[in-house]
Amino acid sequence: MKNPKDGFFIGRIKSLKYAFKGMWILITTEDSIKVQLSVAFIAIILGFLLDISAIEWMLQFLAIGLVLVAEAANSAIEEVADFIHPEFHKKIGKIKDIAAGIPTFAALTSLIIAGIIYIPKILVFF
Ligand SMILES: Nc1ncnc2c1ncn2[C@@H]1O[C@H](COP(=O)(O)OP(=O)(O)OP(=O)(O)O)[C@@H](O)[C@H]1O
Repeated sequence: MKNPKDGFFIGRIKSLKYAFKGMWILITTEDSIKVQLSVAFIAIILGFLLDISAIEWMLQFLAIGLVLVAEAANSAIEEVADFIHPEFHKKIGKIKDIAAGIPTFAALTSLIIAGIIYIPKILVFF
């Protein structure tokens, strides 16, 4: 929560501190983020091995960022849902299902990007 005594710069620096704290929480506690980071690591290794172009690197990093952002949004929504209603409720189930759709859209988009980048490069070996 904002402290009205903080000036603009102190306020911005504090927000940045909380944002990095959020990233740290996601990386250390969320299994889905850990899985996606591992996939991103493999994609980066593959990028070096198959010598992808600058444009392909940019698209790959955009795809990685998109999936991580989507997973983070999903985790935040799940946290709020569990906090406001920890017990079973049809509406919470629907909210969580919709939230799960966010990273699924991102993952499918990333899969298409990965396919366009890597399938032609892999087919060369056959
Ligand atoms: N409180 C609840 N009430 C009704 N249905 C729920 C509730 N909690 C979870 N569900 C149902 O179970 C599914 C999985 O929920 P959960 O919170 O385990 O998400 P998850 O995607 O498995 O979690 P994570 O992202 O941490 O792996 C939801 O999409 C929803 O359909």
